[in-house]
Amino acid sequence: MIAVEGVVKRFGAQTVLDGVSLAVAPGEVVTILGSSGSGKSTLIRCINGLERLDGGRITVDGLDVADPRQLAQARRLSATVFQLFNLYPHMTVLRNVTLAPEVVLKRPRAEVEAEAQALLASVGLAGKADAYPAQLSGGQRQRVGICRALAMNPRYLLLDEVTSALDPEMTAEVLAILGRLAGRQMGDGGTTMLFVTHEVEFARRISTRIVFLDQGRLIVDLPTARFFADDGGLAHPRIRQFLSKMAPSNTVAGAEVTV
Ligand SMILES: Nc1ncnc2c1ncn2[C@@H]1O[C@H](COP(=O)(O)OP(=O)(O)OP(=O)(O)O)[C@@H](O)[C@H]1O
Repeated sequence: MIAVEGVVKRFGAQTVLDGVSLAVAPGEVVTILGSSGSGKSTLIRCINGLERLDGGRITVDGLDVADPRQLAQARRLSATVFQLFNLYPHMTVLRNVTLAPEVVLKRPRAEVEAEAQALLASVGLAGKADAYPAQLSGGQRQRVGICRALAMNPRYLLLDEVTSALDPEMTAEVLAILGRLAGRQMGDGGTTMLFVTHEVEFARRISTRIVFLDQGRLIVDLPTARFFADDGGLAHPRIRQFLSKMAPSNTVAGAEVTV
C-alpha cells in the first residue's frame, strides 16, 4: 500500500500540496487528474522521496520515505516512468533495461537479459535491443522507459505524464501498451499503477479509481464510474470545467459538460 497522509509541500511561499491524503492498495490502477500546476508531478516526486515534505507522511508498504534507509528499500518496491525518457544515451536499449536489475538487485546478467529481451518483444521492440536511444522515435524511447521500469519487477508502477512529450500517434502506441499492462494487472495483486495523465478518456478506460487535485488539494477520490457520474465527480464545478477543456467533444460518460 502506498499511503499519503496529510502531505504538505511548499516551494518558497507557494503551498503546492496542501494536506493531501491518498491510499493506493495493491491491484489498483489510480489516476491523478488536475489542471496544470495543481501539484500532480510534485506528489509523484514526494512519493519517490525526491522532495522533502513540509508536513505529513508517505509510506510504501510501511516504509517511511522521509527516512533515507527506508527510502532505499521503498525504491525497490516502486518504479517510475517520467515524462522525459531519461535513458542513458551511451548505452544500448538492452543495457538501459538490464542495468538496474543487475546493479541494484544484483541479479545474474544472463537471466536479466533474457527477461529484458522478452519485455522488449512484448512492446514491439525485439529488433531494437542493440540500438542506441538516439536511433529511436520518442514513442519507442518511452516504450524502452516502460520496459526499464518493469524490469525491476516493481510492486508499484508510477507514471508521470509519460505521453505528454509525444505526438498523437506515438501517444496511442504507448497508451496501448499501458492499457494492456493495466488490464493484465487489475485485481490480480500484481503491479499497482499510479498514473498522472491528461488523457482523460484513457484514464476512464483503465483506472479503478480517479483522484482530482485542485490547487494542491485533493478534492475528489472516487471509483472511476462515480467520478464520471453527474452526482459524483461531475457535481464539482472545478472538475466539470477541467473535463470540458480536456474533452473537446464535450461528452463525458454521456453527460453534457459545459463551462
Ligand atoms: N522545484 C520547484 N521549485 C519551485 N516551484 C516548483 C518546483 N516544482 C514545481 N513547482 C511549482 O509547483 C506547482 C505544481 O507543479 P507540478 O509540476 O507538481 O504541477 P502539475 O500538476 O504536475 O502540472 P503539469 O500538469 O503542468 O505538469 C507549480 O506552480 C510549479 O511551478
